[in-house]
Amino acid sequence: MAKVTVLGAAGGIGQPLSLLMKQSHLVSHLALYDIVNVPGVAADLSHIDTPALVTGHLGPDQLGDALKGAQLVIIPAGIPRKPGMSRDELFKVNAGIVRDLATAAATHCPKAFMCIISNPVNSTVPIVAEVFKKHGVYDPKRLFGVTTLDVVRANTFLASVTGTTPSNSTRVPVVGGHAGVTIIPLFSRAPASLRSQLPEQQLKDLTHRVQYGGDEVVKAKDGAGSATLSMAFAGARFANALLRAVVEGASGVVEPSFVPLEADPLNGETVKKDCDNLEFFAVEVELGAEGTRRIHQLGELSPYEKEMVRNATPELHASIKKGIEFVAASKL
Ligand SMILES: NC(=O)C1=CN([C@@H]2O[C@H](COP(=O)(O)OP(=O)(O)OC[C@H]3O[C@@H](n4cnc5c(N)ncnc54)[C@H](O)[C@@H]3O)[C@@H](O)[C@H]2O)C=CC1
Ligand SMILES: O=C([O-])CC(=O)C(=O)O
Repeated sequence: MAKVTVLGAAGGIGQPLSLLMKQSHLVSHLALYDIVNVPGVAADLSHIDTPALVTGHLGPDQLGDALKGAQLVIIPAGIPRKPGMSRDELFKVNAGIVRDLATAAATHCPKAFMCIISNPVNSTVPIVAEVFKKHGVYDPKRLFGVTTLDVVRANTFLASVTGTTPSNSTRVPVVGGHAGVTIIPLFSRAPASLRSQLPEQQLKDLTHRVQYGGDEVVKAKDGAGSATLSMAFAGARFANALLRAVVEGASGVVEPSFVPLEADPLNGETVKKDCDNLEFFAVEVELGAEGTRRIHQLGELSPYEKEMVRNATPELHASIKKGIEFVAASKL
């Protein structure tokens, strides 16, 4: 069992994610940190009769205690979008939040597996990498941008157009990044029986819906934030998969994630060749006791999917560079 720390635990994602992690039999201690409201969230969750001990930690003075001994750190701290905003517009607030939380993690739990939810993921993950590098504790196998929601959406939307029951076993891989055109669902990998039901226009519509699924929720919430409940579900799915691999030694656990491609030098190099030499890319990742065990190659892509990869790389290069430069310009 593991100590899991949630940073931003009182938020729209943080609360339901903490509830789901409290139900995990792989968690011995759930440490909840936020700058507001977290004592109440912790008191509430602590009454649930599952094994995990729940502790609440409020404000920077208590951040160290939240992180000490953590094996897994999940970060949903930061502001969400309002209608009309891009994820990149969150950078000016969230980059500093993620940098400071990563600094604390590099200091108090340098070997923890880091799962980053805060947007823009395409920049916040490179920020965490650079902070850990500056502290001399970087292990690319232990850093993950959580893109599971894109896969959850791809599976759900595919089921809705094919009139089937949604199931994680259909496993449509989603590669690239986590913003608009950088989200690349590979419907060519869907089971043949479903794929054959997708005429070209429907495939394009479905792809667009996955790429802009986040906007659909932002619009429906009408100023009250972005996806929280489906994100909590996706975040817990990813965290539990990682815990199964790390704590239980389960093999063959594969999840999507936006990761540093150097985490698997062999297959990472092959992916890099396919994506214009990007340092980070969302791929299917086989998880193991040390984190990333193996990155799945992109394999054979359809011409439409190849075009999507080409269209995604300029934005990904810019977002990654922005995160790296932000840390370089920060006094740490
Ligand atoms: N990776 C993904 O697929 C998704 C990412 N997101 C992102 O997750 C983030 C959080 O979204 P919500 O939970 O809806 O926002 P929210 O505003 O409801 O919650 C954010 C929480 O972070 C806390 N916080 C702010 N600064 C902090 C700091 N320095 N230390 C610790 N906690 C701090 C706030 O007090 C608040 O409780 C946003 O950036 C959003 O864009 C949202 C959905 C999907
Ligand atoms: O759309 C947003 O801002 C939140 C998010 O990342 C998602 O729902 O995929």
